[in-house]
Amino acid sequence: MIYTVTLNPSIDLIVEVPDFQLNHLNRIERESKFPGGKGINVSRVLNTMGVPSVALGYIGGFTGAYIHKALESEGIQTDFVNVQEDSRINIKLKTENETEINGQGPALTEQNMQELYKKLENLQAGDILILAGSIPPSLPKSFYCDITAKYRIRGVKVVVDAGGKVLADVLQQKPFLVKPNHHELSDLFGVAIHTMDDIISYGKKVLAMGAEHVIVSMAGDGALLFVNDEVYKATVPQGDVVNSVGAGDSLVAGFIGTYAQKQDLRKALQVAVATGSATAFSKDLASKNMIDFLMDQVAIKKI
Ligand SMILES: Nc1ncnc2c1ncn2[C@@H]1O[C@H](COP(=O)(O)OP(=O)(O)O)[C@@H](O)[C@H]1O
Ligand SMILES: O=P(O)(O)OC[C@H]1O[C@](O)(COP(=O)(O)O)[C@@H](O)[C@@H]1O
Repeated sequence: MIYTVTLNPSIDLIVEVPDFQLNHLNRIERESKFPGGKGINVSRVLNTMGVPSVALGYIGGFTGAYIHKALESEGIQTDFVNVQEDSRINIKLKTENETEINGQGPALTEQNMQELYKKLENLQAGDILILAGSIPPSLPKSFYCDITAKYRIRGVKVVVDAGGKVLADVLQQKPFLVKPNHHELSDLFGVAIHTMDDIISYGKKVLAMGAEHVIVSMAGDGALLFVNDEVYKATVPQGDVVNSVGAGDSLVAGFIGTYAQKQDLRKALQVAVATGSATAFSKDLASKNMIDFLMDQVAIKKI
């Protein structure tokens, strides 16, 4: 089974204000809301692909109830820990650019932490565990590291999608996959990365630091997969970007959903990029039709 963990779920409120003016009254032209948070997005896209998963994490209050109901109505299995405070609302402001304002989320207690640990005890060898998104300030920064260390030795494949120090630390615990985007790759090494050669050389370093597989996603420039001594490059489909929120999560879902079914890394990378782009070209996350339509536009080359 695939399990996703979202420590800090959200309602993603997407507001379109084409002529946004700071320090003025602005009125929204169009708005939409979706259940969000990285692990939840992965579970939603897996579900679209017909791959079952269980969504774990913390939800609370009226916002948490919305998230829960939305997932259940899509037929996604959930096993959340309920907390006192409301789950956060993350604002995605669309002007001519995209600006994101993500909330802090509810404060979590030691007891909440133990409750999630207890649910994770259900995992068995052969399962895949996806830890995705930021760690709330009330939890220890070592949360992903601790869980990765514990479950990897139990034969669980652990995927970590996080940036900064969390990513740097977790690599020592040999996760199955990490997926920094090119900005997170720059942050990890504290350098400005400009060229494809730079990305390849720093991607290889991430692999050498402990990850079994590394995907560096590069938005409109596609993605690179690093495994053993091999590097694969995926081209990206052309299209109009409608809403890139969740594109990275969709890429992770496309990769893991395909890998779990076929154990074919090239195919998994091809589906991953088609799925990321299908989300970027859609209002909500990727649909099955859009993924299938874009597949032929993604070519995989060993470099
Ligand atoms: N402008 C774009 N055009 C086409 N595909 C895109 C675009 N932006 C994102 N994608 C797709 O989504 C994937 C992940 O995007 P990226 O922005 O790198 O991730 P993240 O959301 O984690 O920052 C890309 O590899 C690509 O497949
Ligand atoms: O946990 P974080 O880092 O605050 O991120 C949460 C946000 O990330 C998202 O999962 C989108 O992530 P990506 O665009 O990187 O795929 C949103 O749904 C959510 O609002």
